[in-house]
Amino acid sequence: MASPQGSRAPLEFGGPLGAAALMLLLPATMFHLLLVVRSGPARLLGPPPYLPGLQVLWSPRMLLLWLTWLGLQAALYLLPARKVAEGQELKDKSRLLYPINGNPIYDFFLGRELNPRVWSFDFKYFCELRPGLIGWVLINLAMLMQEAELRGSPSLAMWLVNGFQLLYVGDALWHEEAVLTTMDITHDGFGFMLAFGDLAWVPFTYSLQAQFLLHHPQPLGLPVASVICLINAVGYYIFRGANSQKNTFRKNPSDPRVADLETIPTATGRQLLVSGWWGMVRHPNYLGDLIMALAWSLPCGVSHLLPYFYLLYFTALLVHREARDEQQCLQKYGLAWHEYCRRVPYRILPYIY
Ligand SMILES: NC(=O)C1=CN([C@@H]2O[C@H](COP(=O)(O)OP(=O)(O)OC[C@H]3O[C@@H](n4cnc5c(N)ncnc54)[C@H](OP(=O)(O)O)[C@@H]3O)[C@@H](O)[C@H]2O)C=CC1
Ligand SMILES: CC(C)=CCC[C@@H](C)[C@H]1CC=C2C3=C(CC[C@@]21C)[C@@]1(C)CC[C@H](O)C(C)(C)[C@@H]1CC3
Repeated sequence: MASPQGSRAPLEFGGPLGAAALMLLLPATMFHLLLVVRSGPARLLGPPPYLPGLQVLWSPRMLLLWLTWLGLQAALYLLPARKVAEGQELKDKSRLLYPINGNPIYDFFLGRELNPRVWSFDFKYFCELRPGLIGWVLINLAMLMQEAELRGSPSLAMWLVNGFQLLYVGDALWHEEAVLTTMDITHDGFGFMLAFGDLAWVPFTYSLQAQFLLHHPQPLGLPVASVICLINAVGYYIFRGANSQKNTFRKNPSDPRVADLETIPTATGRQLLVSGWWGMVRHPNYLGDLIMALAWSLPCGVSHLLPYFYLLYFTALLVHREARDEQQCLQKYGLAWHEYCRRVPYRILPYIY
């Protein structure tokens, strides 16, 4: 967003250099992970065990399968029988125009079109949930079925990982409307980051634990499994509770479920919650999400670092995302946000960060 003096807003992700580096690093990282997870040593920090030839990597049949999957999801997305929810309005009812800063690499990475649509087909909204997230649980299911074929039945660890991540995706689809209040929909353009993130990064790296368990079976006793289920339940409780509380408040501050919460008025007319989940830390939903990320890795044991890649990546993503959101909220709310930070000093982890 341009500042009042008209000067260009500071570039995120390290500007063009950071964007270019990420566009090389992310596909390479995903490729490395998919090679290493199939190898015996499964060493996250080691070199990939081998580099497959082009004849292995290029498969017209797989391309056709992927395009068919995308087409199926697009057809289901266009089904007439669906609820239409309004997106977030901007403060003065209009839509800000982002200055095209004449920087192709950065624009290509972050995207400049906030709502890329062809007729009613919203590419960003479609990609955010459907092909990637549903693809993720389908890959998990394929791993579970392949383990059953290989070993007679799926391991308890594979059941846990499948169950936890099915809950997460099912929750996202059940609360589909809540996506409209996420940063991706309200602030980020649809560029390489979200297109690659939604369509490749989510299905193929988020299913890493299930892929790891297929190639590296892990023993898991019931007592430990019960503790891991409890950890995931706590994470989900915080994640869902915080997101629902904020979304309910944003939709209707007078809703009985949130009406008695303490708030801070802002110059925009919107209020900030300062009690309940959002009085504990400034991003309680991230805390719940990170606790679940830990629960997804634990069934893979502690013999390898690879299954914890998601937790490490996700921590970095949410810490960076939280910093971006802070900047946006500071611009939106000014002194009210300073007051919120004074009263709720921790960002994600109570008394730590
Ligand atoms: N699995 C994954 O890969 C990822 C998952 N996520 C998850 O997505 C969910 C959404 O996260 P994200 O999109 O980052 O945005 P959030 O849901 O955290 O929303 C941030 C916005 O909420 C509003 N807000 C912040 N504090 C308050 C407050 N005290 N009172 C009222 N409103 C407030 C502000 O917007 P405004 O005031 O304008 O309404 C702010 O910009 C999270 O649960 C996160 O864990 C996110 C990224 C990746
Ligand atoms: C490093 C890299 C490729 C970055 C791209 C990040 C994206 C993978 C994520 C950015 C925000 C996301 C959200 C979800 C999935 C991952 C991406 C796209 C999300 C749809 C997962 C399910 C949740 O319930 C959610 C709907 C809250 C969430 C929204 C943000």
